[in-house]
Amino acid sequence: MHPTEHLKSLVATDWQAATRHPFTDQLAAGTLPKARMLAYLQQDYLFIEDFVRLLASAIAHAPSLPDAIPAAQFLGLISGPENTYFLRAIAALGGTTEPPVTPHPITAEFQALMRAAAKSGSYAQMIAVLSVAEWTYLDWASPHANRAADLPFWFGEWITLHSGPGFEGVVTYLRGQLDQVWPSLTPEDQAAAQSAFVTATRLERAFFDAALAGYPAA
Ligand SMILES: Cc1ncc(CN)c(N)n1
Repeated sequence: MHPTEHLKSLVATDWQAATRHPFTDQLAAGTLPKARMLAYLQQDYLFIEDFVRLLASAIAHAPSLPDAIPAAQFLGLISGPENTYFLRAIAALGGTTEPPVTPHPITAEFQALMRAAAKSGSYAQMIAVLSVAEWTYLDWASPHANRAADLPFWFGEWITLHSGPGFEGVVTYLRGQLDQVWPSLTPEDQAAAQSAFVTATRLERAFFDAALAGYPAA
């Protein structure tokens, strides 16, 4: 079994909950209230800022140029079409990105995880968090890909950005990077990367739970 398959098996319950979630079911059915989608995108735009920095850190720590190039190309996608999607969708749903919203506690926890991974100096920890973020999104979005064109763009493009051969290639690359470095890690490094993978999966589930509930005040 590949290390990434083993890691996924450790978090099976959270993985299933994060990738077959009522929030994304409603999104894909076009029934998610617009206010819920807007609040989610505004929180997710905070997530994306730290995600971009984490991805940049992984590029800086990649073992070789061929290992770094796919991540650099993906960074271009996030900074280009995905960033533009956020700005268009948030505006169309009646919101703004400036000033940024206050991070919900789950968003803040995710930001802290990404900042810790980016600063860790461990390529495996960085890739572990990035893998969970993209692999869970590929898993939830793929079954809905053929319905994306019929939805309002703020729903449909969010599915399209996270499905299809190009995005499958991103996930294959990220998993391949973690599988590749795993055998050379010390037991302590493996434990830290595993912990990052487990925490990231728990937070993906909690992020959708909070979005579905409309971010009620604690
Ligand atoms: C919380 C979260 N996780 C993952 C993704 C996929 N890029 C995202 N946009 N937001």
